[in-house]
Amino acid sequence: MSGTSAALTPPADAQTPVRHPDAPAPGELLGAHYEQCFGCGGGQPHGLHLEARAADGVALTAEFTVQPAHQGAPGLAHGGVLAAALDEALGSLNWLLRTIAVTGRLETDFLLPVPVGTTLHLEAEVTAVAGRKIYAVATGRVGAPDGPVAVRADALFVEVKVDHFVEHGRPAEIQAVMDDPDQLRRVRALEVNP
Ligand SMILES: CCCCCCCC/C=C\CCCCCCCC(=O)SCCNC(=O)CCNC(=O)[C@H](O)C(C)(C)COP(=O)(O)OP(=O)(O)OC[C@H]1O[C@@H](n2cnc3c(N)ncnc32)[C@H](O)[C@@H]1OP(=O)(O)O
Repeated sequence: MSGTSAALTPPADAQTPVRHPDAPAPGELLGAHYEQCFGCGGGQPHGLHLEARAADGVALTAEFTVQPAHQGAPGLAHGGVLAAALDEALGSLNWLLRTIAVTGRLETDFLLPVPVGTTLHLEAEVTAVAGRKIYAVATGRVGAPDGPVAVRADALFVEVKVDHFVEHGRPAEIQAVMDDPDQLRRVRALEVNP
């Protein structure tokens, strides 16, 4: 059973997404937006370490390999972890729009169980933009880029300013980012006018 709620259907006046002229070239590794991110950061031992690459258009591919720390049932990936992988792949589309956006809504279909050790091959694409609202879809295939679809998601991301994080994030982590030129450079690469 699958379907998309009305909240994820773009309005009639939605625009076709536009790849930012300074977006990473197709095939380029996008890198982590934050070292401590559970989805893409290298600094989280049990994180997903998702690696995303720009594709053509406003789309990307990404991979993550299910680790023992990601189990729900014995030997199988936790559904929330798989949703996190889809969320992270969708969030990485920010690099191609050069916009900072956060997940407003994420609807996930779990179609196949995903064993530990499996590499999930993800694809994510922006389908429409309406003001601050960014509509996107993602799929995760098991074993190979053309393997069977195990998970898929429809999502709405909402554009925010850097202030969103400064206002809501715990001060210690925000300050650590502000003190780290490398982290600030990553934020600037995401947003044209930070
Ligand atoms: C110097 C230090 C700097 C640090 C900088 C760090 C940079 C980091 C870089 C990159 C980060 C990327 C991270 C990616 C990680 C993967 C993605 C995630 O997991 S993100 C985390 C999970 N998501 C949240 O935590 C959002 C929590 N929610 C909110 O903050 C708000 O609800 C927010 C921003 C989503 C919307 O709040 P509003 O007050 O700004 O805007 P309103 O007016 O409510 O919504 C705007 C439009 O969107 C629709 N909308 C909002 N939420 C919706 C929903 N759930 N379903 C349907 N529509 C929704 C509304 O109906 C409205 O539409 P109409 O303009 O009226 O047509």
